[in-house]
Amino acid sequence: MKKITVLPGDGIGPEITREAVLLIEETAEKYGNEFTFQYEDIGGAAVDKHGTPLPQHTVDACRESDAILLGAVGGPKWDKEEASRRPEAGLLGIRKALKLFANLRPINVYPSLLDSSPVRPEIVKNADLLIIRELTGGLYFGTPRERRTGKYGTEAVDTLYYNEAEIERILRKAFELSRFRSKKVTSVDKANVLESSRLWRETADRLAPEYPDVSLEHMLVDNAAMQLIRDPAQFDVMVTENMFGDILSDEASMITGSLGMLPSASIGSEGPGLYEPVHGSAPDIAGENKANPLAAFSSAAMLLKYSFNMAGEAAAIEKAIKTTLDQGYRTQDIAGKGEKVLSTKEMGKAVRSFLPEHATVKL
Ligand SMILES: NC(=O)C1=CN([C@@H]2O[C@H](COP(=O)(O)OP(=O)(O)OC[C@H]3O[C@@H](n4cnc5c(N)ncnc54)[C@H](O)[C@@H]3O)[C@@H](O)[C@H]2O)C=CC1
Ligand SMILES: CC(C)CC(=O)C(=O)O
Ligand SMILES: [Mg+2]
Repeated sequence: MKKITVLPGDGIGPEITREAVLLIEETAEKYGNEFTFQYEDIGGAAVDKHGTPLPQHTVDACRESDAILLGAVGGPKWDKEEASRRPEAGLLGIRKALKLFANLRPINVYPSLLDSSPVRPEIVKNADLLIIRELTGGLYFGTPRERRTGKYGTEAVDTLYYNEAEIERILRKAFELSRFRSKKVTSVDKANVLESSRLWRETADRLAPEYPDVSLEHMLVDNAAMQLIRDPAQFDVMVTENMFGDILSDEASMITGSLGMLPSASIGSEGPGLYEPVHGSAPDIAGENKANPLAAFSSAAMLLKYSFNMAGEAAAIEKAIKTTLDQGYRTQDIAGKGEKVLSTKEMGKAVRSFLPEHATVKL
């Protein structure tokens, strides 16, 4: 039996993971699979219960599972905690502990949501890209990373560090995955300013001849931020370092209509993958049964596909999401003027009801 560790986390995390688990259970019943779910604490919830955002028990449970489903962490309640006790440290910690260096963030546009995007429909309609974000290096992990007293009083330092091996493995992942898509890789950096970006660019150029069927282009991150809105359809695979990928993917979510639509898969070379929406804990709507659960649902689909090789079941979930949207069901973040707004739970129920009878890979 496949074991899934569920880390609901904080804010809307528990609300959306609850619906995602119900959806996975429904696919299990419908298509004849068996899963067990083990719940563990992470983030602010873990700080409150155990005094740390990432208890050892949570790490052990994740290591012993076949896949991990995470909600989100963080919230104003813990914003004054010292760095090591912040909820976000729990998320960074589990990514590092499981060596999940590649974060895949697909940007899929559902035709019935073309009008939900703040970008014009004719610009977003052909967009279909995969952002590959390096996840265990860069500014979020480099040391020193601290507050200290210096010559000018209090100062703070973060370090943007990458070694060649870290850059090479994420770039190889991008080249390899692009072979399942349009064989075009855009590597995003800030090589006009940053030394780490120059190493990144040189590494990409060194590897490119090993992938002669894939075209490689370089783009500076400030331009990339603009091009994503001007003409998102020009991109296929975009690969970039940790912080650039974090920021660009939230921006890219607007192509789909809402941050509540974007799923992600975090994978390493071995061991379980971790699947989570791109969004955070949304404290402004937490506890109100308002959150869009679709990012969590697509993350669940990625879990079934990548960790359990269940491409048919994953396609069934994606098809159910599409049908739900085609039928006009909307949560508040994607609803147009006058459209009926569903709660998180109602949206979950609708998607479950539209699961096709048979799980096949054809969408
Ligand atoms: N992976 C994670 O666990 C992440 C955690 N965070 C944490 O989340 C907390 C809040 O951060 P914010 O900057 O507000 O980012 P956020 O992503 O939580 O929310 C940004 C905006 O998007 C909306 N939103 C997000 N997800 C939604 C959904 N599923 N349905 C409808 N609307 C949705 C929110 O209501 C809010 O207006 C912070 O503590 C932050 O550190 C932020 C990003 C990622
Ligand atoms: C909360 C941060 C640790 C990460 C983040 O914003 C993300 O992974 O998208
Ligand atoms: Mg983010």
